[in-house]
Amino acid sequence: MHVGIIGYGNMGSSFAKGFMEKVQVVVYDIDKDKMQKALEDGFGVAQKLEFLLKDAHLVLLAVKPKDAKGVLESLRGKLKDRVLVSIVAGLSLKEIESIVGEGKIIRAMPNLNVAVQRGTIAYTCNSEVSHEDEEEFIRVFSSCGSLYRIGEDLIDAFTALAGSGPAFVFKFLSALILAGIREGFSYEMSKSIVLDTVIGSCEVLKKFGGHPEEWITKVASPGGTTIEGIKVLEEGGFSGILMECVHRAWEKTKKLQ
Ligand SMILES: NC(=O)C1=CN([C@@H]2O[C@H](COP(=O)(O)OP(=O)(O)OC[C@H]3O[C@@H](n4cnc5c(N)ncnc54)[C@H](O)[C@@H]3O)[C@@H](O)[C@H]2O)C=CC1
Ligand SMILES: O=C(O)[C@@H]1CCC=N1
Repeated sequence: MHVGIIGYGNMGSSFAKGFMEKVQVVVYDIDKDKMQKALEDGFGVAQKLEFLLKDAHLVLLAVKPKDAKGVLESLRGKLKDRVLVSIVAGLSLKEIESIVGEGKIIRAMPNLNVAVQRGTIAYTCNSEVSHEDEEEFIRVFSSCGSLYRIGEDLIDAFTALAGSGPAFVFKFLSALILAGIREGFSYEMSKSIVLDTVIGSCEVLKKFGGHPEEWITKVASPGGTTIEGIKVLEEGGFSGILMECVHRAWEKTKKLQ
């Protein structure tokens, strides 16, 4: 029994590497270079989609939204007892069912951090997915990060917040690194300082709990340096900009194709 992965791009290849400790992985991609890469990375490859289905109980669909419908049409009537896990942004369970027909389908939304087995992965199941199927999904996918079972009504919001989230975080990191350069550090040194500061701050919040605003009061001394910087963020509408950023990403999930 193995996990089949359709699409060996950013996400498919990251999941494959996380899964390999737990299950055998077989990959299918229409791009021959990607298939070669999968072989070099130590995975089995299927020359045809049909071959990938053989012996696979979990099948991960990791192609771009524009390619997903074509793949789903090829899977029509062929899923049988297999569980299809789609990570395609904006593609609902109903839309998937309407193309593949009857079948066990899990709609999941991960993020790039599955590349280091620290992904944030939400999922929702259709009514065909049994308790045992879900247990197997959890066993395999938890090797790539933390899992959140949520209602499908929140999947698009999760896509905007956590799916796109790493890019927003990278943007924040990039800006902070530039700020360090402005104050006289080299790029590499500023990057190292910023990463240590951000990772440490996340660990404080995870270890001790509480809310970020409470921790801000522990950093910002009365009449000190930090509050001067916070005032600039407030004047620039930092929180509002981030809220609008996530909201626009959410709106776009409705228009993907
Ligand atoms: N990149 C990200 O951070 C995230 C992406 N997603 C979703 O994951 C999916 C994949 O995204 P990426 O990995 O970034 O895309 P990608 O472009 O890196 O990889 C997609 C792969 O699918 C292959 N492909 C295209 N048509 C195919 C077909 N008919 N049969 C087999 N393989 C085919 C391509 O050759 C490519 O290797 C998308 O639907 C996206 O919405 C979800 C969460 C995060
Ligand atoms: O940008 C996108 O459409 C995908 C979905 C979440 C992350 N990447």
